[in-house]
Amino acid sequence: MAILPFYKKVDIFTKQSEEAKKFSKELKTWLESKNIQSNIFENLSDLEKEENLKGTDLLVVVGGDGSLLITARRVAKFQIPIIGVNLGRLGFLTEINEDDAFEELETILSKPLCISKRMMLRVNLLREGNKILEADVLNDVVVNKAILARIVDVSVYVGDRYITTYNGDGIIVSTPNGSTAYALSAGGPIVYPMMEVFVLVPICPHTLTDRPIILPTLEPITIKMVSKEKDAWLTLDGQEGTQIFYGDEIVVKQSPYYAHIVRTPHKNYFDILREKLNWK
Ligand SMILES: NC(=O)c1ccc[n+]([C@@H]2O[C@H](COP(=O)([O-])OP(=O)(O)OC[C@H]3O[C@@H](n4cnc5c(N)ncnc54)[C@H](O)[C@@H]3O)[C@@H](O)[C@H]2O)c1
Ligand SMILES: Nc1ncnc2c1ncn2[C@@H]1O[C@H](COP(=O)(O)OP(=O)(O)OP(=O)(O)O)[C@@H](O)[C@H]1O
Repeated sequence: MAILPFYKKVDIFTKQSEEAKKFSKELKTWLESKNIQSNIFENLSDLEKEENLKGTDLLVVVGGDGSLLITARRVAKFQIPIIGVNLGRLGFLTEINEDDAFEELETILSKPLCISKRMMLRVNLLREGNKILEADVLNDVVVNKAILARIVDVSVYVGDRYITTYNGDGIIVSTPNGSTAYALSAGGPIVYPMMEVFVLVPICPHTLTDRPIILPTLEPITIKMVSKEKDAWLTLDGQEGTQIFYGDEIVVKQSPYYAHIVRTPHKNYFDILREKLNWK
């Protein structure tokens, strides 16, 4: 299978483990042998510089799902297509296995890229009317209590319409992409990743009739901290955490950016669900 001549630059972002770095070097050598220019990025700050990714046709993430999430958050604004080679554990999002990596990449680069555009969330944390934080995430925005806290109360609104006040361990706002992560563990539905909806999932709600809700992205979701509990946290993609306080408001909208995840021709979404979730 011949690699198409218009692929000129395929960069690599590697997890900082010896195994991933070694694999990344082998991948760079292989790409260069095919006349494709390649840089290895090890530091997150490298992904923030647009000049590093100038002309990049594809960014290969060598690591686990966490590395892919980190990369997606940083490069979404540059609309760079990304694909993961799994050197982590589950590898739900990093769908190429290490053993098949060269063969799979050769197949992918012998055709125009098949890209699955995944919606992202834009989250704003407001404190006394001031914006404390703004970020774009691919999986989820989570408000939860810390380990020793008993319960957290959050009131949730769609636009300016009040839904309810959840009392429990917290609340997740997930994208369809993130629906198979924390939201699934908390009893949420699997949502086909190309859909554009918000998935609102309470975590261990005290009111047993509080069930997950799927909402359109037309209006923002606002989560207000109404308990005086001090041990509550806002977590983005399970990776960036900020302590939150009574009166704080978390506003979640659809981000203007999408993650451009490249699909392998050999697996569809249901193959991944069966393989990774141990279905028959
Ligand atoms: N109880 C839980 O299930 C739980 C608790 C905290 C966070 N998380 C999830 O972990 C995510 C961050 O992942 P990480 O890899 O940086 O941390 P991690 O290594 O702690 O990941 C937790 C697990 O979730 C998997 N995962 C991540 N995104 C996924 C997705 N979209 N679909 C299916 N599985 C996915 C990872 O492979 C890993 O096995 C968060 O976005 C959150 O959804 C899950
Ligand atoms: N180059 C990097 N620089 C800084 N931090 C990184 C880098 N690559 C990965 N990380 C961090 O290391 C964490 C672990 O990596 P990753 O999730 O990819 O591996 P894993 O936990 O083995 O796999 P999985 O998430 O599939 O279980 C990531 O969540 C991310 O926070």
